[in-house]
Amino acid sequence: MARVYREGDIGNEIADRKIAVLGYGSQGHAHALNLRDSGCEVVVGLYKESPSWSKAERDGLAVTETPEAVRWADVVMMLLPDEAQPAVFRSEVEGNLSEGMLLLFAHGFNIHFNQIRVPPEVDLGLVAPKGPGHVLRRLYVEGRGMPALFAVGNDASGRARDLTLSYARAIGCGRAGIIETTFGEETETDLFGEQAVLCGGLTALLTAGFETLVEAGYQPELAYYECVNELKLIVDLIYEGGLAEMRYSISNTAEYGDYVSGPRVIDEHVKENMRRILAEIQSGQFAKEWVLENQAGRPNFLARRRREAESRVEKVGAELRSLAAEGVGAKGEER
Ligand SMILES: NC(=O)C1=CN([C@@H]2O[C@H](COP(=O)(O)OP(=O)(O)OC[C@H]3O[C@@H](n4cnc5c(N)ncnc54)[C@H](OP(=O)(O)O)[C@@H]3O)[C@@H](O)[C@H]2O)C=CC1
Ligand SMILES: CC[C@](O)(C(C)=O)C(=O)O
Ligand SMILES: [Mg+2]
Ligand SMILES: [Mg+2]
Repeated sequence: MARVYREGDIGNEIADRKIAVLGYGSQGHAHALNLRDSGCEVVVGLYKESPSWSKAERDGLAVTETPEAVRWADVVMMLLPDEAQPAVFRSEVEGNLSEGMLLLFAHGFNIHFNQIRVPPEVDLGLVAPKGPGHVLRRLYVEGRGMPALFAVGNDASGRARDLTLSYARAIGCGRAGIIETTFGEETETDLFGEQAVLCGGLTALLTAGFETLVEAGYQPELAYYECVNELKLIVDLIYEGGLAEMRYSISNTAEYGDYVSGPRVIDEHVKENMRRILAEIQSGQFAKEWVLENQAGRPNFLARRRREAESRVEKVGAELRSLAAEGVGAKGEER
C-alpha cells in the first residue's frame, strides 16, 4: 500500500521560507490564503492589469509583478494556466531564479511534456491537490483538508523533498493525506481522470441520460432533476462512505438496477475507449494537440465552450436553479 503522509509525519520547514504564489485563480487564491493562514510569508505574483490584483489585496495579501515576486522568494509556486506557463516562465521567471530556490508546480504537464526546462541548480517539486481550488480553500477554512500528491523532480539542495512535503502540509493537505508520486505519474493520471471520468466522462454520461429521456418524450425539467441534479446527492454518499454507503441508502430496486444495467452502459467498448484515451495521453499526442490549439489561438476550444453553453441541458439547469434561488430569502431561508 502507498505510504500516506499525515500532518504529524511532516515538518514545518516551509514556515522559514518566503513564498511567491504566481497567479490568483482557482488554485492560486487557495494556496496563497491557506499558506498565509498557516503562518507562512506569502506574496502573490501577477501581471499589472490583472483583475485579480485588487481581489488578492482585498483578501489581505501582498501583490507584486511576477519578476519581482520571484526575485524576493525562496519558494515559487507556479499557478498560471498550464497553457500560459511556458511563455511566462521564459520571460519573467527563469532569469530571476537562483541556486537553492524551490520551484513548485500543481500539475506536471509542462515539465513532463518538456515545455519548461528548469535550471539544474534550482530545486523542482510538485504539490498537486486532488480537487478544485475553491474546494481546497473551503475545506481548509472548515478545518479539513484535501488529499494531494507530491513529487521531487530535482533535489540540488538536498532539502527539496522535506520542503515540498512541508508546503503540502501548509495548504492543509496533511489533514487528509499526501502520497508520493512522480511528475510523469501525476500528469498522466490527472489528465486521464479529468478526461475519461471526472469531467469528460461525467458530462457526456449526464448529457446522454438527459437527452435519452427528453428524446423519449419526458419533461426536460424532470430529466434534469433525475440525471443531473440528483447526482450531487448520490456522489456525496459515495464520498462519505464509498459505493456501499450509497447502495445502503438507495432502494433495493435501485441497487438491483445498478448491478444489472450499469455494466451495460459502461461496457467493454467504453473501457476500450478509455484505454485509447490513456494511450494518447501517454504518447504525448494529447499534449501536442493542446499546445498546437493554443498556438493557433484556441479556435476549437472557444467554439466548443460557446456551443456547450447553448446546450439544452445547460439552459434547463439554469432555469431550474434560478427558480430555486427565487424561493430562498436573503438569509438563505425558504420563503
Ligand atoms: N483548477 C484547479 O482546481 C486545479 C488546477 N491545477 C493546476 O494548477 C495550475 C493553475 O490552474 P488554475 O488555478 O485552474 O488556473 P486559473 O485559470 O484559475 O488561474 C490562473 C491565474 O494565473 C493568472 N495569469 C494568467 N496569465 C498570466 C500571466 N501571463 N502572468 C501572470 N499571471 C497570469 C490569472 O490571472 P487573472 O486572474 O488576471 O485571470 C489567474 O490569476 C495549473 O497548472 C493547473 O493544471 C491542479 C489541480 C487542480
Ligand atoms: C478534475 C480537473 C482537475 O484535474 C482538478 C480540479 O483536479 C483540473 O485540472 O482542474
Ligand atoms: Mg487537471
Ligand atoms: Mg486534477
